[in-house]
Amino acid sequence: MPTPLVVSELAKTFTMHLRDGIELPVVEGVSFALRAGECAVLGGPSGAGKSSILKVLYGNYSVDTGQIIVQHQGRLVDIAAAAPRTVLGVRRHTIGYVSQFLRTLPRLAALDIVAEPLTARGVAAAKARDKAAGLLSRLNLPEKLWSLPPATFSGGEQQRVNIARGFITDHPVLLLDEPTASLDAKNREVVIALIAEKKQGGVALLGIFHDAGVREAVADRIIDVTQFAMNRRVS
Ligand SMILES: Nc1ncnc2c1ncn2[C@@H]1O[C@H](COP(=O)(O)OP(=O)(O)OP(=O)(O)O)[C@@H](O)[C@H]1O
Repeated sequence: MPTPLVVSELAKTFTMHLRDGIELPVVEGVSFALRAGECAVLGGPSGAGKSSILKVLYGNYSVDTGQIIVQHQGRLVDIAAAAPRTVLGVRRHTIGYVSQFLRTLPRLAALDIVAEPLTARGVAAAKARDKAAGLLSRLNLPEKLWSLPPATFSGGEQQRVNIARGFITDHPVLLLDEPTASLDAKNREVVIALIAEKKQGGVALLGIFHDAGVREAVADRIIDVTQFAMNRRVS
């Protein structure tokens, strides 16, 4: 099976345009590959650059140098150099991302928010909603909430909607930015099981987990970001 994601010699500097263009180098020389069916975890202290790396891989941030090569619909795409339209295609079909917080359109019902990534890929609405209902029920979201917009949900309820939305598709690469941060023990176990199923299905996962128990349960290996962190070197 081809390697789904190869990151090579990536460097990222933030430029603070509102602060006289001050430059904040965050990481450099970031190189690793993700294999199908593994869950690699980004490790290292706060501020080392873990979230920045995930966001760069998802095409949220530009890079200074380096390549992010992904197997996308039978061809190789370099996300670091791809046009925005290509990045959107990669997000729809190849790289999924579960952020810590739910950001979505207001007034949409939770069930539809979860089903939307599938309908966007052409799955029939009824089938997508069935799968969404299955995930929400596994994640113990009370059924009476499914028809409501999540704006007023608790932090943990919103996060479960977010997780269901991120896990509903079969993207071959899945990025997880602290998906269990606001969850109770029972739902953390559900997420651990969902991650194990993704691995079994050949998905390549890359995550950040501050919870040591979750990290130990899901990680096949730790990629220590300290080795790439620029702020560690200059301080
Ligand atoms: N959008 C941004 N603009 C400017 N600086 C940023 C931006 N995002 C992150 N940084 C800086 O980059 C550095 C790395 O931040 P990042 O969030 O990637 O670290 P992290 O390892 O994920 O930390 P944590 O474990 O605390 O979440 C920090 O010094 C942070 O201030």
